[in-house]
Amino acid sequence: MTKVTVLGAAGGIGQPLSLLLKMSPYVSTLALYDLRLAPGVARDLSHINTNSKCRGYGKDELADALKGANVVVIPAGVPRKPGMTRDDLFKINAGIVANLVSATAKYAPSARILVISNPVNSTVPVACETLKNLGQFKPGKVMGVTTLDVVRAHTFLSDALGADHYGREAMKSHVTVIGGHSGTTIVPIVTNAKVRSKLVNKRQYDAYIHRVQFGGDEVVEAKQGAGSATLSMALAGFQFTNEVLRSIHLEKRAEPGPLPAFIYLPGVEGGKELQSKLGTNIEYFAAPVQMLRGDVVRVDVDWVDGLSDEEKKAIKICLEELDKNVQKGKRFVQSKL
Ligand SMILES: NC(=O)C1=CN([C@@H]2O[C@H](COP(=O)(O)OP(=O)(O)OC[C@H]3O[C@@H](n4cnc5c(N)ncnc54)[C@H](O)[C@@H]3O)[C@@H](O)[C@H]2O)C=CC1
Ligand SMILES: O=C([O-])CC(=O)C(=O)O
Repeated sequence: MTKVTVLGAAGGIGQPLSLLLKMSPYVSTLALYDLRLAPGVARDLSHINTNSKCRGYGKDELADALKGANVVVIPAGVPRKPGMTRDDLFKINAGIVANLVSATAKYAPSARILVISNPVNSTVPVACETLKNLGQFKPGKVMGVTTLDVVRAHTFLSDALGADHYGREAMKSHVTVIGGHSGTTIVPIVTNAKVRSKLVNKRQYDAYIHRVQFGGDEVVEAKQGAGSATLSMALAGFQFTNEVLRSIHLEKRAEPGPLPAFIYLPGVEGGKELQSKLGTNIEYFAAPVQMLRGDVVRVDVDWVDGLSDEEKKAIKICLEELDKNVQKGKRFVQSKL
């Protein structure tokens, strides 16, 4: 029996993500919580004839939504409008994430917590530091969801190379994304040197990297003030959540290569080695992770050895910005003490 709770379930991401989760064979109970509309969304989904039971919870029913949850996914919070950075969302979303994570610690203390709310580079430190203060921090159970960067990296690489010859499916084993989840902190790593050489000149390579780093802006601009990526994010959020669920059910990943997650490095095996290989003491970072029973148990470090000079340079730029984002999240929690 596996219960998944979505916090922010009636939003632009929450609704399609909940639909996809209703289709997952790994879910037996799907609990949808939001400040508005969650019971309606849940009633709608509950008519779908898959095995899971779906129930909605209103504003004052957070405890019931969380009780017994094995996985809690958090897309609650405000999205960007044109002209805004993800960091501009911090003021509102940091408080939302801190409150929802505190409630999760109380009512579902062994749940894995998957943070989608932006800015992920700061909201994950907010989540972890909040749990530390409560004496309830289990590092392998808190994951920032950066899968949309991976989805974009595959799609845009395929676009850049010509999908006819280099199919989208094949891209899954050739590129991953590490670092953080905003602008230059997003660092695509083309792990296959042969594929990297197909990006014929520096201009084409730079254009590809830039498109992955600023892919979110493309959607924000195109939606003209009505929000940011929701449908592609729901797919990405589902892919990551289903990976956690697959691991809980002791099933192996079906796709090539492990997915990255934005995690607290010192808390997992390989974390300190990764810090040392990258020459940094940054505590929070996204990299491919290994899971066991739904918890992150190890972060991959092998990819560091094959980095190109351009990728090393991009990581240096990433770390400078990421450190500021991480410190901001930590300061927010410390200032509440
Ligand atoms: N990690 C990633 O790759 C991505 C993250 N995002 C982020 O996801 C978040 C949500 O985006 P959308 O779904 O488009 O926004 P939305 O505004 O459509 O939905 C957010 C939902 O959260 C709910 N909510 C707000 N405060 C809440 C609280 N305290 N408890 C429960 N529910 C609450 C709202 O009522 C709303 O239904 C944003 O912060 C956005 O920036 C968006 C795309 C990609
Ligand atoms: O761009 C945004 O604000 C939403 C997001 O994180 C993304 O689409 O990657």
